[in-house]
Amino acid sequence: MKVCVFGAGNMGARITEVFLTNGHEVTMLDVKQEFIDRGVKTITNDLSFLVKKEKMTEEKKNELLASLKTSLDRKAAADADFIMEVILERMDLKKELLQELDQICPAHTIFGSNTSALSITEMAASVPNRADKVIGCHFFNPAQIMKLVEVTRAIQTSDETFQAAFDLMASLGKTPVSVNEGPGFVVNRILIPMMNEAMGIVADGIASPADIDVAMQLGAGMKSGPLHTADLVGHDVNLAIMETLYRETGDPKYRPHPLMRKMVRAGWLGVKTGKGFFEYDENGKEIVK
Ligand SMILES: NC(=O)c1ccc[n+]([C@@H]2O[C@H](COP(=O)([O-])OP(=O)(O)OC[C@H]3O[C@@H](n4cnc5c(N)ncnc54)[C@H](O)[C@@H]3O)[C@@H](O)[C@H]2O)c1
Repeated sequence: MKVCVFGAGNMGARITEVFLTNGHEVTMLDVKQEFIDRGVKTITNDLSFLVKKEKMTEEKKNELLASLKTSLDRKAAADADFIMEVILERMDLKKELLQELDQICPAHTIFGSNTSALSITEMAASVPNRADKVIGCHFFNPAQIMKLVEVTRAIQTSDETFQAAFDLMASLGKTPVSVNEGPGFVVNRILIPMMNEAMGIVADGIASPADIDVAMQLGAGMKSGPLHTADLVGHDVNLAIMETLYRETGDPKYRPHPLMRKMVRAGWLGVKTGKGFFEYDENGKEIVK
């Protein structure tokens, strides 16, 4: 299948990698060459790691990397069967991209969005001629490892589109779950407010970030503590999700904690900027002090 992934960031590079390693013809696009180069570097590092662990041969790695196409030109999607939209968590940018792709792509192309919390129905309504072919395919971070994909229907999504997307996600070795649209879908409606609460506990001086994470790992059986996970996701993304939950429901329980907003303003976004609740080196490894 010909797949175009828009966005070579934190998620887009890894989603590209998932399609690539499962035999699809993939083009990864972004708005600047430096962002594409960073995405290719991420994929190269991941595949090199698999070679080191003897889970992939050097030849296979080189073959996959040679077959990966990249582009800055949206017209590269002119023969795509499946689009994955993995750009910034902003409805205006997502709609603008989908509307232009609607003019470029063939009639059969399905538009999948990796949005964390935004309305798939609103995105579908922005491309009225293919509203039935718009669907949420919400991968989790890191996408090459995490098994879950929330396959989320807009109100306009056809059964054919849903089934095609669901089967495609399963063919990638993922475990898709069927979700009807609602702000934050399933996981983020539970997970992100929990991270928000953890930030409130830091701000109230009740426990340190490290102790909160240990407490939730050992006390609530979590694999990764809420603040390490929040650093991994990125606080700009966390804030965008909390704002969507708050705006869509009007429920004060979803109010973003002021500490989250302050950290975003400081550029302390987590792993991707080297500093969040914890500190990280340029390879994203935590610097333990
Ligand atoms: N970070 C996470 O853990 C996570 C998990 C699941 C879903 N998501 C969602 O995935 C999407 C991307 O998040 P991310 O964390 O990868 O963000 P990111 O900031 O790491 O990457 C976004 C990329 O999109 C590019 N971009 C912006 N506008 C573009 C356009 N018009 N065309 C092509 N590329 C464009 C940016 O240059 C950037 O490289 C968001 O919708 C986010 O909510 C994020």
